[in-house]
Amino acid sequence: MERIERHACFGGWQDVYRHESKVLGCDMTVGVYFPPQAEEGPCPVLYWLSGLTCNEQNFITKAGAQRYAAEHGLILVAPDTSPRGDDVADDEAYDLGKGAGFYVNATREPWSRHYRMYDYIVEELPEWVESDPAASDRRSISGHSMGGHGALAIALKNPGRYRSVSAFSPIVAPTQVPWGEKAFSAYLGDDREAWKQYDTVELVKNAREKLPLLIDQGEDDNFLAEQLRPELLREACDAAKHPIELRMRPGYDHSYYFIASFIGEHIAHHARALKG
Ligand SMILES: N[C@@H](CCC(=O)N[C@@H](CSC=O)C(=O)NCC(=O)O)C(=O)O
Repeated sequence: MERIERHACFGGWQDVYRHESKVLGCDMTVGVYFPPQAEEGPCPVLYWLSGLTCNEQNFITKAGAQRYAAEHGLILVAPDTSPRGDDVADDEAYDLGKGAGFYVNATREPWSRHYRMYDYIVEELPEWVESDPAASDRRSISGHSMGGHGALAIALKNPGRYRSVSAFSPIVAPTQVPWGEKAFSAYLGDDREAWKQYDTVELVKNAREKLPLLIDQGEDDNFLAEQLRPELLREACDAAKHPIELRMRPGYDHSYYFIASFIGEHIAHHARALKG
């Protein structure tokens, strides 16, 4: 493990680390924000999953989350979105391969060798983070777009593991929209039944734990009608009596300007769950 960046930030530290991932078979970069409270004892952790084309830098440089993490005493962990390296399979398109891991365990060649982002996020990354005495094992998870899909699906698939979950502009039904259909065909093959294990709308139907879903969605988001389709999740939650707060935000698009506008509310939501 190597620290490759350190910046003083709101009384704490914004670091970037490179660590070896055995699950992914490559080195991974991860942004970790330590609030000032981490000097005094273990702090709870909010995991952030970014979207297509992102690495660990997008969230730490654009969301402005550190101010709120410092206020509430939360560690923020923002990993890269896919395995990386010269021997890692890729595609020319922005929505497949590097930068587009979709938080699943791929089962098809050439992807299955490295693309195991589900296991990395659920198991290996927290194990690595929690080996630091500054971090406690109280966890929450959030994300944006592809990362919003990852956060919601991972929380629903792992009852008891996360104290809270939220998302910005998530892909709620990857089995029904072009981004998800393309990625899941490549990573998981043609059996659509196998795709459902990673689809939030499907998972909510039989969720054992009714962890409330907090979602913000911009109404002027170019991807809203074709790729995101939050109405499908609202309908599924209503049918399953699963608690959801879906806040449609007039005028906001898909960008980090939107995330920066409401990240403080999400961090306050997670802080309540993590400290309660
Ligand atoms: N065609 C676009 C798509 C890339 C894009 O909008 N990426 C979003 C996430 S989309 C869903 O996962 C993003 O977060 N981009 C990074 C950023 O810093 O804004 C393109 O290639 O530009």
